[in-house]
Order: sequence, then structure tokens, then C-alpha cells
Amino acid sequence: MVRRRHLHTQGRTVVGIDDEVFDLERLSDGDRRTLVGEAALMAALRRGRTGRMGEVVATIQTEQDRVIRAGLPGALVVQGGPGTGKTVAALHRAAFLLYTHRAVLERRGVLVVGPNALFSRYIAQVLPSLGESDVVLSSVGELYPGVRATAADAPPAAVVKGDLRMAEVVAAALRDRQRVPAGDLEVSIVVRTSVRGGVEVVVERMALRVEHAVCAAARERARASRHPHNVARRLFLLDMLTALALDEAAQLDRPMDEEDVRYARKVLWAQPSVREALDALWPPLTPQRLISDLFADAGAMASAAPGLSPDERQTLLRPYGGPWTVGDVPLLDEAAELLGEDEDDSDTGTARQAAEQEREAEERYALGVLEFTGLLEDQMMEATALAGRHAAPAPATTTAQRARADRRWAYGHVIVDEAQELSAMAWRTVMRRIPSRSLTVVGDIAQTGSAAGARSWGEMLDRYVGGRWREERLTVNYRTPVEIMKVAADVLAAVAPDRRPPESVRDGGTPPRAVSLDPDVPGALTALVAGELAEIGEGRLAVITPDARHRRIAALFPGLDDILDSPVAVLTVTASKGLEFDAVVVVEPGEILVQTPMGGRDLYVALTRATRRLTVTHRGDPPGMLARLVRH
Ligand SMILES: Nc1ncnc2c1ncn2[C@@H]1O[C@H](COP(=O)(O)OP(=O)(O)OP(=O)(O)O)[C@@H](O)[C@H]1O
Repeated sequence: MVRRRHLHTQGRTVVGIDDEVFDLERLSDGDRRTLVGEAALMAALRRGRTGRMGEVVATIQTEQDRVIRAGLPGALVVQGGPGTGKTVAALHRAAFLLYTHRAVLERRGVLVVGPNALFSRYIAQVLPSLGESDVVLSSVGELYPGVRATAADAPPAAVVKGDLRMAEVVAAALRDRQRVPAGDLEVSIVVRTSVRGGVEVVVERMALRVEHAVCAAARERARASRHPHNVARRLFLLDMLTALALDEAAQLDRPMDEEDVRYARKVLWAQPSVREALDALWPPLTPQRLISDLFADAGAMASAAPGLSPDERQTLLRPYGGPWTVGDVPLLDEAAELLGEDEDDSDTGTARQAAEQEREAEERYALGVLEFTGLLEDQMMEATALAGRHAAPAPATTTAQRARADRRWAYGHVIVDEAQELSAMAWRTVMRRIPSRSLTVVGDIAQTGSAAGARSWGEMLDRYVGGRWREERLTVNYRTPVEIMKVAADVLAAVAPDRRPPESVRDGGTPPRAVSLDPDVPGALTALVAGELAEIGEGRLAVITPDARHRRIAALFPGLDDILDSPVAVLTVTASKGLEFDAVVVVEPGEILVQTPMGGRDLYVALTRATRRLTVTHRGDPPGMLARLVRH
């Protein structure tokens, strides 16, 4: 193909012709003279922004087409600068794959991982408009069912939580919860009660003992089974209950056959003191419990994380019950993997729901023990456990619903957008969901804002796909006009000189400017925003602020409840990732530069959100790298 000509028709009338050139060298002189510009593309790009991403089927470009139609198997990395259509191409790819490989993908679904819930909403309409719906959109903070983490960690904590060493820390924390007593285990049990005055009172107790070595052997056998903790617990309990039953029989000088031991175990398990003692040694655990307990206890941290420095451990400590952060989610997932049973401990639930879940979990463990010890005949226990099952939510119907609710769901394909932000631990979580490693990884290493994010694709992916990933590059920026991109390119050259910015196709006309303005002076920023809004007419505007100023500046624009739908959005850089606006006002770039170790890249991201107009406001002099801005 040398050239592709798009004919646009209305009914039987041709209303437009657009040429797309694949190989300029091979065009004859005559053909060159008759080329029709990429009018359709330009028209699409000049449209005002609506707050939702739209499809671009009519104007897909060659390099994007290659991404969209790449084969299903294997890992494809799409590296491209801001505005190169990575997101839009990735979503069209999802639609293309669902269409081409319908049988597999309708059954297994496609997971699209984005940077946050706002972004998921921003792109949600692209797929249904392409006629596809077996897609789960999720942020990393939502990948663990039952938890919706939105809070970000401070950079030092994000770095530690995102480090692969945390997988060992979680495993060690769990091993620390599998205990044996310092000496022998002693448990006092009730052997005789009587009813006096209508009240049951204990008449006789008895002390049972299990030798330390026997406890240690029970733990060893349970660990050696290689079952996850909550499953191996049944083995541990079986051995310990047997040992207690044998001790009881020995003390009473009573011979025991197999049947007697089974019965004695059951009676012992019904004793609260026995349960308490055994639970303390090998407790039933939820991922939430394991991680919360670990982070709330400096002693537990020191024991589980000898490989972390004291400072690193300190960054992880927090009081019990704090909200889950995005960095916690891969740790919960890791814990769930080692524990073997997922408990839906939704953080939106009430305390009563949590208690109810706890009770149900208890019942399930009890049932597990009964199964293991062959005591399922106990109709009472069975009935209670079954009642717990009936309380579970009704089964989900669509592939997407089932996949979202199931932590162990294996997707048919996974697309990760803004993939440069994922930590090594987050990649572990994502890879668990795609055992076939059929992946599309979309991002820009130059835009990495998270301190735990990627410095190179190989660093994150080689471990899972053994260096066998393919890379496609997108080089043309469809969003940011040339004039604005030059300013952004200066920033990139200063903070990441090895990275090249993409080339812009549009020229916006309005030179980007720097305005000397104090955002704390009442009315100053709001007046500037009002002026910009008047310039863009129907379009949308974003005020992008340093993290520390976000709350104060957002308060200047009351009544803007929905960021995607209101004419003005006030955002931190992190929240603005992947979005675009007709006009952008970046407040105090100097503060953005230094707010995190990746501040320079944050500024690059902020400057490249604009499709038409860019204004930067500053109190003193703007940073030298913004010298190209026209000063007002
Ligand atoms: N072929 C195309 N035709 C029309 N519009 C396009 C085309 N490709 C990209 N665009 C538009 O360009 C804009 C930027 O695309 P997109 O958000 O996918 O870029 P991105 O590479 O993901 O950017 P970033 O890295 O900054 O998040 C969008 O408005 C998109 O619709």
C-alpha cells in the first residue's frame, strides 16, 4: 500500500476525500500534486473535548493500526509519548481482539487496567460504542475484590510496598503466625458440669498437655503439605486434636481405637479453651487481617522484614484500621495467594457486616475441620455452615461480572494502560490474572510519576515473559499542538534527556503563556480561568495543581462535582494522567517539579494535557526550563 484514500459519503453524495500516505517515496509526482490532506483526522482533532474519550475508527493511522491488529498471543508493549493515541489504540485493539477471537475472549473476558477510577470512567464509553462488553475496567487499587483503594502512599512507602522484597515479607509474616508454644502446650478442659439452680457450672477440669516436639512436628507436617495457610490449618488442627485426645485417654487410662479418637477430637474441638489455644498457634486469617496486623506492629515487622532497613520498615508502620492504599492491594493479593481462601472484607461494609463475615468465615473453617476429621455427620454444624452459604450474594451472570468478583479469574487478554506507573508488586498481581501472558502493555516511560514505577519495560516484564515481548512505538502526537509540545519538550530534555518527545500534527495558533499570579490572592485565579473559558467556548478546562495546593484551589471553584462533566476540573497531576482538556492552567510549576522525586516528569504530563491552550501561573520566576513560554 502506498496510499489509502478515504471517501466520506452522505447517502450517495461524496462529501469528503482524505488521503493517507504510507510511502511518500513511491508516490509519482502527479499523485503527490493531487494528495488530499488528512482532513478527516484534523477535523476529528479540532473538535471540542466532551469529557469522555470517543472512538476514532474513521481516522485510525497506520502505526496505530499495527497495534490494533497485532496477534493475540504474547506480550506487546506500546511505547509512545503523550497524545500518541496509546489509550485509544489499546481500546480499539480490545474491540478487535474480542471480535477476532470471540470464542476465547467472550468466555474469559478482557481486563483493562488503568491508573484510577476516574480514568476508567473517561474511557468507558469507547468500548460499548465499538459494540463490545465483556471487558472489565479496573485500577490497580480495585484488582483485589472487596477492596477499593484510592489513597496513594507517600513516595517512600510506595517504593517499599512496590518492591518485590515485599513478597518475602508477606510470606515471612505469615510464617510468623504459625507458632508453637515455647514449652509444652497446656490446655485446661472441662470434664464435668452440673446444673445448679438452672445454671450450668463446671464441676471438674483437667489439664491436657502436648509436648513441644509434637507441636513442632504438627507445624512441620502442615507446612510441608505445601497447602496454603488456611487449608494447611486443617492438618495442623487434626494432629493437635489427636495429640490432645491421646493425652486425655492416657491420663484417664482409657484404651482408644480409631473411632474413639475421632469422637474425642470432636468433643475437644467443641471446647472453647481448646479452640482458643489452637487458634493462637495457627489462626484462621484473612489477607486484610494479616497485612493490618503486620503494619500495626513494629515487632512483627522487624521479625518478618529483616531484609528491609529500619527506615524502610518505619515507612510501612501505621495504626490498625487505616484505609487501604493502592500500594496495599498487591500485598493483599499476595497474602490471599498464601492463605488460600479469599474473604470479602469490603471496606465499604458496616461493622455489622464485617462481624457477620467473620462469623461465616469461622463456620467455614469449622466445617473444614469437620470434613477433615470425618465428623460431618453432625447435622447441627452442617446446617449452620450451609446457612452461611445461602447468605452469599446471588451468582453473577456476565463474564465481566464473574471475572471482577473472582480474584483467581484467568482472563483471556489483559491490557495495562499508563503501565509505567505499576510497581513490581503490582505487576505480580496483574500477571496472576493472565497465566497465558497474552498482554498489551501501553505506556510511556518518560511519563513515570510513581516513585515505584517503571524505568524500563524490561525491568518489569522480563521476569514474566523472559524477554520475549515485542515493542511497537507510536511517534505522532494527536493531542498537543506544536507550540505547547515545544515547551513540554524543553522540560523533557531537562529531566529525561534520553527520551524523545513525539511529533505533533496540530498547530494550535495560541502561543502558550506564563502569567505571574498568586493563587492565594482572592479572585486572581478564578478571573484567569473565566477568561480562558470564554476563549474556548463549549470546551473543557483543567486547573492542574501541586498536590499540596489541590484542596485549597478546588475550593475556589465550588459546585464542580463531576470532574468529567463540569466545564472546569481541578486536578493533581496524578489524577490528570491520561486525560485531556481544551485549555489547561498549570499552577506553580516550580512546586510540581519538587513535590516528588519524579516531579519533572509530572510537569511534563501536566503540560501535555492541553489540546488548544496552555497557561502556566507562577509567583516568582517560572523554572528556567519553561523559558519558551510567552511572559504576561
Ligand atoms: N487516529 C486518530 N484519529 C482521531 N483522533 C485520534 C487518533 N489517535 C489519537 N487521537 C486522539 O488523540 C488524543 C490522545 O489520544 P490518547 O489519549 O489515546 O493518547 P495517549 O497516548 O494515551 O496519551 P497519554 O500518554 O498522554 O495518556 C485523543 O483525543 C484521541 O482521541
